[in-house]
Amino acid sequence: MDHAVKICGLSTPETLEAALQAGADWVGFVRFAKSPRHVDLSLGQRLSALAKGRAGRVVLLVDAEDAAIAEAVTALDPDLLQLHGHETPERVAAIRSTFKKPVMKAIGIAEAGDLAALDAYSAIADHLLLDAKPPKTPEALPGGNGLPFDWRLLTGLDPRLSFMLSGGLNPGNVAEAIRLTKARAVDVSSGVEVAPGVKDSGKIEAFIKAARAAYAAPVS
Ligand SMILES: O=C(O)c1ccccc1N[C@@H]1O[C@H](COP(=O)(O)O)[C@@H](O)[C@H]1O
Repeated sequence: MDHAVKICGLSTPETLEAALQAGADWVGFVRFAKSPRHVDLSLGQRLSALAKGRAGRVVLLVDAEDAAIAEAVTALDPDLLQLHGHETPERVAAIRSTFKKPVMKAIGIAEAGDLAALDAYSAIADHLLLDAKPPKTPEALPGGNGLPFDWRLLTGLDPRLSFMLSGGLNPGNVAEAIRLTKARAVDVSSGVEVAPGVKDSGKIEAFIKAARAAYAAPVS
């Protein structure tokens, strides 16, 4: 995951191709019906096949039952499962063992106390994703809300802890986010869109370019 860039919520061949051409390390496909980025199995399968061998393919799931995970795994053949709901450490372990796929667990951060969850998940999940905790409004999604959290909360973390950062990142703030948090990897969805669920190829390219430049810069 070192210096990796993930573009999530891709739902057209054109924007997927833009992400791949710009050098995305990971591309994400959302399997969550309430999201404007949700892809049905047939579209997900097509997009995932286009990305095979060119970037890691991530399927994002939210509190999914085994049957829903099974159909997504069969159709999309992902390289990584992103669990973005309230999955307990036991559930994460069970999904990992049942589906024989690496798992990235999203942990919502809003205050220092939320970092306690890192201990419980770091021994079980293959990767950790630190995302903004969703606002407590009825329309908020479990993620993909385009809202950042206070990155200063992460400055005391053990520098050996590897995590992917998300939540409100965009081409204009990703360099500062990397510099401040020392995140080994970054993930974006809303920040490369022109409307919810509508990705923009230019913004995708700009995001990847900005993240690459930040990772190439000397550490301060
Ligand atoms: O993108 C979605 O629609 C989504 C739905 C449900 C859970 C997570 C979702 N996306 C993930 O949320 C974070 C932050 O996204 P944003 O850049 O703030 O829009 C990111 O990890 C996405 O993968």
